[in-house]
Amino acid sequence: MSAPLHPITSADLYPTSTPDTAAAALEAGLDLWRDLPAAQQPAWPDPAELEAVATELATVPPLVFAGECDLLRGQLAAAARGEAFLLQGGDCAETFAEATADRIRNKIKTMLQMAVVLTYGASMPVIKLGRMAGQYSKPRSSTMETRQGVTLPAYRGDAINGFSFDEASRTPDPRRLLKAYHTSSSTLNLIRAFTKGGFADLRQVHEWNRGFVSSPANARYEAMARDIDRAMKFMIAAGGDSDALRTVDFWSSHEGLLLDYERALTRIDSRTGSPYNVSAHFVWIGERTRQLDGAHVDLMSRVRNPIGVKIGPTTTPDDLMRLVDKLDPDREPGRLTLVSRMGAGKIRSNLPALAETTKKEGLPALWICDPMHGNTFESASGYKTRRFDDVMDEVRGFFEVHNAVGTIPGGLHVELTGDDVTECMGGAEHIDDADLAMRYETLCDPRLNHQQSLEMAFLVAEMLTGR
Ligand SMILES: O=C[C@H](O)[C@H](O)COP(=O)(O)O
Ligand SMILES: C=C(OP(=O)(O)O)C(=O)O
Ligand SMILES: [Mn+2]
Repeated sequence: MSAPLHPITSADLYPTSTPDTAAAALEAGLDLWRDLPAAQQPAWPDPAELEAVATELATVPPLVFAGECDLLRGQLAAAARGEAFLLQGGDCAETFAEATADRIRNKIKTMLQMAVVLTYGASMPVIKLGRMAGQYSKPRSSTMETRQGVTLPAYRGDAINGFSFDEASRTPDPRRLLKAYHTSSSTLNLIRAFTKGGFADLRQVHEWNRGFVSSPANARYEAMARDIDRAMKFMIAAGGDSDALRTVDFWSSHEGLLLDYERALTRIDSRTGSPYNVSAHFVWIGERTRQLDGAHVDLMSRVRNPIGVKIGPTTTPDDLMRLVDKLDPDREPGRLTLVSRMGAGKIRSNLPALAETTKKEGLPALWICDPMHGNTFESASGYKTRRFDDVMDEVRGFFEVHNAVGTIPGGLHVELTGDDVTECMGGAEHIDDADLAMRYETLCDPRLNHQQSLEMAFLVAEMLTGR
């Protein structure tokens, strides 16, 4: 499972470099977004303070090495060919307060468990990509929020303002961008420690299940872990390479929303002379900010990282092609991930024409499914929630459409947590509206809890087997 999908060679890490003059032109292009319409940016009260913070952020060390982004691009290209499967998951909105060892460990354990279930169940390498270490800003439907006659700016994520409903906390504060950088840094450091330092060793496959409440999915996992244990012991006894089990690659991603932050963390790579967004391995453009002539598409079109774009139910084949032309003009394998987020009721009617288009055009794009954002509703008791059955129905529709069209259902994009929260309804624990109040902790969208996440992995492993 930890065998590299794409063995590292020095040609990967040191591709041909760009001459200095070309690099200067590339750098100048990184500010053209400033003259374009930028949706969903906070109303920072003091532009001078924002500028001072952006200047400071432009000098801080990168969070990732550009060469790692190239390696991930190679792995995503394999997923687009059907040789691997992408699992992208984490909170809707990370918070500074929850960047703790316990919370991060539980999320990593959950992702590792899901990956084992998918790898073992479907004999498929799984690329693990956290919505972690940078997912601190949110686009919102409404700019303002009103409670009991008081109207204040909506919460836009910890990188911008605080959740507590008072004027001081809701006023955007650019110093939060610095805290977002430092919290991303410490989170990524712990992720690297866990995944490279022995915790993610496949021989710990039982340990990852420890500390979670017992549930049908955990019991099923335990049985699978016993089989894996036996298979590993056999492999090692037969002289197999046990070092290959020791570490895993775990990549970071977030929505590239806050342009001042993303620009400050976009640097010219000294190896190649090309711009990379060094705040994460992978960044994506959201459904609300993918305007063809907008600032987000412009800035993200200029970075070399693998990038994603959300594809919602109103997207036409023509919109899709124009986005692809801007974001992946060279049709580079692994460069562009298309994240469909249609809703369970629309996936079977709206995805086929788009998948047909990528097939007809011979695009190397990776299609993955976000079964969360098209299935949100407000419960009778007033909680923003999603039904596990709707989420799974959308995933099923995603596989059906791709299997019918002959394109590859290449991955999942999920809002999840390793904790035992009650935010999404259904699943084997039958969480209902009355249960939501027990442990509803998200500050934005509802997440699958640990047990619902594992349950999803078992169901998707079955779909993958039939892919
Ligand atoms: O995570 C996605 C969006 O930020 C979120 O769904 C928007 O939620 P809202 O409609 O409550 O603003
Ligand atoms: C904002 C999000 O999704 P979308 O852009 O698809 O609405 C998200 O992924 O949290
Ligand atoms: Mn969300």
